[in-house]
Amino acid sequence: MEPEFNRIHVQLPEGVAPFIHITRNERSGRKQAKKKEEDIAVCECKLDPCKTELACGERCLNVLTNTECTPGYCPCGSYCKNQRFQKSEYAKTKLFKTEGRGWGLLADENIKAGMFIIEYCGEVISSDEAKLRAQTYETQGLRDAYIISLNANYYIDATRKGSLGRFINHSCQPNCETRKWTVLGETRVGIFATQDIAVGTELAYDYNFEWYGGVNVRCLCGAPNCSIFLGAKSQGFQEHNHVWEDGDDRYTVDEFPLYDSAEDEPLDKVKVTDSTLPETLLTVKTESFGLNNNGFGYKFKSFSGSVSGNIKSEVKESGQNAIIVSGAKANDAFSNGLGTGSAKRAAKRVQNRKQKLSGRKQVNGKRVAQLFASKKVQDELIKCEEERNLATAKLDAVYDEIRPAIEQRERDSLDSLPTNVAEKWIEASCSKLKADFDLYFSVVKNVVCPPHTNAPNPDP
Ligand SMILES: C[S@@+](CC[C@H](N)C(=O)[O-])C[C@H]1O[C@@H](n2cnc3c(N)ncnc32)[C@H](O)[C@@H]1O
Repeated sequence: MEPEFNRIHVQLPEGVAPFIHITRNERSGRKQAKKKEEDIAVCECKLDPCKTELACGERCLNVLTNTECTPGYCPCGSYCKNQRFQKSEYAKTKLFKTEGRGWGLLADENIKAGMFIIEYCGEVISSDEAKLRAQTYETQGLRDAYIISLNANYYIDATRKGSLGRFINHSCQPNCETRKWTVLGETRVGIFATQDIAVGTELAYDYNFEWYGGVNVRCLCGAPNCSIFLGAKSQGFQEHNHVWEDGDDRYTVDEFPLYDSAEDEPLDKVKVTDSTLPETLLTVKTESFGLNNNGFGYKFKSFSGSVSGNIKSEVKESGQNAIIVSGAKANDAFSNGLGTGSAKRAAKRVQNRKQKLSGRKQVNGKRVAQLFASKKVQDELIKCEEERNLATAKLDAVYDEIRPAIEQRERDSLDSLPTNVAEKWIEASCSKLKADFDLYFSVVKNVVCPPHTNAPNPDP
């Protein structure tokens, strides 16, 4: 039974559907794990009695690893500033009615970049329960989705019980972000400002990592770089809708039910096939589609290989001493659990990983080499091709080697992979990228500058 003080009464504006307001996650049937004393992270801060306001600031070892200090153990005692989740030290916010996006939350004071705004509280449930609930809510016709991923195996459902964090809407140009913190041994999710936010501004974060199963909800954030659907950049969304790179055979989407969150009914259905997908969607809204912009992030589940800005944001999400893959994992878990036909898709995904790794859709260097008359160019391209094959094989082997660690991480619902495992993967991926680049560069160089034109001038 959860303590009563966790449930507080807040005055909600008229018209807000009732829910139980809580300031701490609730876990039915699962007791909070009691931390062993030796596992408690104690920082090395020294309290300066003249500057108590600086106690456990941004250089505190615990703050640096997104871990809150434990009362009774922190050297700064009651002056410790690193217990914001525990003390519900939220920014002042206010509910307001948006145009077409239901209720939203706005800043009721000026908020500084980096500030903790509010915790996303709700019921912590297993992925099976999340799947069940998502389906039930959908059949009940609930328009708004409040389930977000906590880690590979658990979700936070703020539908029936939650904090005001449940009202923060999505934006493709957000001013906040979610970050995971470890609080007394438990992972909790907070919303943090990514920029200075003026009083009266709507708070919004990118639902990037959260794939809400069911119908696709049209995004009404109005940002110039809008992705058109909520969670459209997430891997879960892309796999659910079979949206991948150009030329991928999964590019065929059958029925694409659209749902405008301003309405209660699905709006229209778009028939999308093959590479018409981006154009068809472009007619729905202007600006670039951008589905794949993030999809090629450095994610273990994606294997597309490019090193993008995702590393930064994912490390930020947990701050632990390891490369974090929570986004990829969270999305996978959602697409494994909450979408329909997920088992089949999961099996296909494993197969596709392998196919991707083996370079199924790559330029065939040997064949391209035959298009060049020069023997020198042919040899160069064949050499590049061989090196790329070696790099591909190595990447494949590394994947087989690290798979147990990935699976264990999912079993134990860990947010991070050991650094050495991640490093191995990064190294193999970089070698593969380099080999790809060398081959393409060689082709382009020899097309643009054939050997007779780029040969050095003989000495006069
Ligand atoms: C976590 S709730 C946010 C609060 C919600 N607006 C409410 O009134 O309770 C997420 C839901 O809000 C709506 N929503 C959030 N951001 C949106 C956006 N950019 N465009 C359209 N609908 C949005 C969608 O219905 C989504 O499922």
